[in-house]
Amino acid sequence: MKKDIYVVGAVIYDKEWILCAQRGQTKTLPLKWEFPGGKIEAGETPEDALQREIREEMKCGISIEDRIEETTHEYDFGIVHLTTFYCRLTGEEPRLTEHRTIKWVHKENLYELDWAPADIPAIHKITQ
Ligand SMILES: Nc1nc2c([nH]c(=O)n2[C@H]2C[C@H](O)[C@@H](COP(=O)(O)OP(=O)(O)OP(=O)(O)O)O2)c(=O)[nH]1
Repeated sequence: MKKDIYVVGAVIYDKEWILCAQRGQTKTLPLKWEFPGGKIEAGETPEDALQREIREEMKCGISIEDRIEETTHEYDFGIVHLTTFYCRLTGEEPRLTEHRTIKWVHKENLYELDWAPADIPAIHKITQ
């Protein structure tokens, strides 16, 4: 049986712009675009996990707003349950550490990126 992987993603926005992150070449889902975030650890709420992951990955703080979407996507390596939240930066500039690239993309142009498949329902919601 495939393992269930519980993941949170931060849709960090500033007006009409969304902060998008590209996975590294050597990771699972190489070079796919995703929302910064990661796996929820034992005992964490989704919000705790999101704050921790963003601090670890981009060295900045976020405030978490509404939940956008919860999706389940079956990959060859497991079943990802992805929950996304609208978030805002609290002041510090995001820094590039784990990702290949991070960039601000206008809402209207989100479909131009090659997203991790689990993210597509959230992209629909954000752009609708
Ligand atoms: N952070 C994040 N992960 C996503 C998204 N969409 C999606 O399918 N994923 C997948 C990729 C990973 O398999 C998993 C998140 O794991 P992670 O971010 O903690 O770990 P990782 O890159 O080190 O992953 P891995 O190499 O251990 O698989 O969820 C998304 O929008 N954001």
